[in-house]
Amino acid sequence: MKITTRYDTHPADARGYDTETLRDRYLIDGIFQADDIVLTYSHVDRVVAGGAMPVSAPLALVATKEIGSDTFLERRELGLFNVGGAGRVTVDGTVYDLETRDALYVAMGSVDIRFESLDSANPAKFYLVSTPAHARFETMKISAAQAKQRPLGETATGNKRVIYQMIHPDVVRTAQLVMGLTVLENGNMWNSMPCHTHERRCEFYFYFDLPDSARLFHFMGEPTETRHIVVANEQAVISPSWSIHCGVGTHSYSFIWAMGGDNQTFDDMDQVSLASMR
Ligand SMILES: O=C(O)C(=O)C[C@H](O)C(=O)CO
Ligand SMILES: [Zn+2]
Repeated sequence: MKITTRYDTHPADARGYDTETLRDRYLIDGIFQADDIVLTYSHVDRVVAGGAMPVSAPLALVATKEIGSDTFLERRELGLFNVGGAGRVTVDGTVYDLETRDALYVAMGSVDIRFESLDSANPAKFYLVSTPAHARFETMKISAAQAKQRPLGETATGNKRVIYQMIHPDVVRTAQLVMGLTVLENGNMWNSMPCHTHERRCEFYFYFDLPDSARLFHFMGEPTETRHIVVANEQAVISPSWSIHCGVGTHSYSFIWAMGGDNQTFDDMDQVSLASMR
């Protein structure tokens, strides 16, 4: 298991970052590495994000010095989505089989967490996000069919998409973690536009279903100081609470969003008018 640390930034400092510094601070690459768990420990709301890709043998989630407790979920909760082939997650002996796009919420206090693929020729890829927790809720598997669905946008503005709220207060109780999947309709390229910030919560965007030859331009920064990061398939972007987060692809794509912070109120967004953006 590998874990690297990222620190938080002041918005005024981010204004001066060049391309490489922006990528170094906010882009998470190399999420899926065969037979390994690769994590980023971010000081943005202490979110840990990354991937587990078991191929030849099961992988166990273990605590590291960064986590600072005896087991990974002693004082944390975990949300995960399978974006690969059929997979299995075992939590303290209980088996959860996850098809692609199924999600699992794993409760604080769970000790023995193992990931495996059901077919090593088509391995599972588990995208993981963990936030601190101070109360234990129930571990639960959530399929896309169980999600609260929010169709949004229209083809004329290139942003027709469905938001699947999966780890969300209307579906499963959590201490702070909120996660879901947004799928763009074929031929639509814009996500989260018109855009917003939410000072009460950070957000992490993980982009997938993008062909290798395609790229996505993820916009970030203060609304009047926008910057962009060019993103490839299966990369993620850290969005601090002060930053907008939206993007446009050269091909349609899907993404998993995850939020941690002061509230779980999905619609508590500070909408940004296009006319005010710079
Ligand atoms: O397509 C969208 O719009 C989103 O998925 C928006 C995210 O869910 C979000 O930013 C929630 O705050
Ligand atoms: Zn948001």
